[in-house]
Amino acid sequence: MSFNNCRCLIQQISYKQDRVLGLCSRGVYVTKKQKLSYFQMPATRKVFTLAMVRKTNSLLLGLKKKGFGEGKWNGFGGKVEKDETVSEGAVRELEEESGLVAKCLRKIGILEFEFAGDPVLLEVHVFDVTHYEGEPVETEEMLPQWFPEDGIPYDQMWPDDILWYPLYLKGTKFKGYFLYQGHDTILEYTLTQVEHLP
Ligand SMILES: Nc1[nH]c(=O)nc2c1ncn2[C@H]1C[C@H](O)[C@@H](COP(=O)(O)OP(=O)(O)OP(=O)(O)O)O1
Repeated sequence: MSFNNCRCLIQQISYKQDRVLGLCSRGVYVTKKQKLSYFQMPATRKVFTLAMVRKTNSLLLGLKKKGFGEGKWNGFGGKVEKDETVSEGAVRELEEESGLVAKCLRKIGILEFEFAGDPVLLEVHVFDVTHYEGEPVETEEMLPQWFPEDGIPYDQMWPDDILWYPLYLKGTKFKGYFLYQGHDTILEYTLTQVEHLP
């Protein structure tokens, strides 16, 4: 049995008799006594960037060669370091993973990801990059390739991508939350268009 904090307890908890135990959708058990403190305890949050590079009717994706999301086509990004802003992290990660130097970044979305049974919440800041210098090069982490906007390989990507890419491609800002079971199944999600992003 694991004891952990979970943000979805309010909807998901169910009790067996008095002193037992709820199982939330992330597979986290709690006792009734612990419920309140869990509500007050946020999951550990890690901030990531995701730079989406595009030119007329085409989108640059990278095939992740190792690590988290290996084997999937994705935008370029990674963890924001302690000594940098989110935008600085986005520029650094894009250059490390593709060789491109972003000249202009526009934040277009914020996505949160949770994985059932894992207390870490990923906060991913998504940027649109239309001005950059350099040519895409294969790096240790990524193999870049241009795709036409009507030929995006969604079946080899994170399952959430097919949901929010259409908003991104038409220039609409968005916020989303996705709860995953493993890396291939979305248990629940919300996705909303927004006027402004922080
Ligand atoms: N469900 C999801 N859908 C999506 O489109 N992108 C996701 C995603 N979950 C994570 N990402 C992105 C965010 C980020 O750009 C990337 C994961 O970053 P990485 O693990 O590659 O970070 P780092 O390169 O900093 O890690 P290390 O090199 O292992 O320290 O995948």
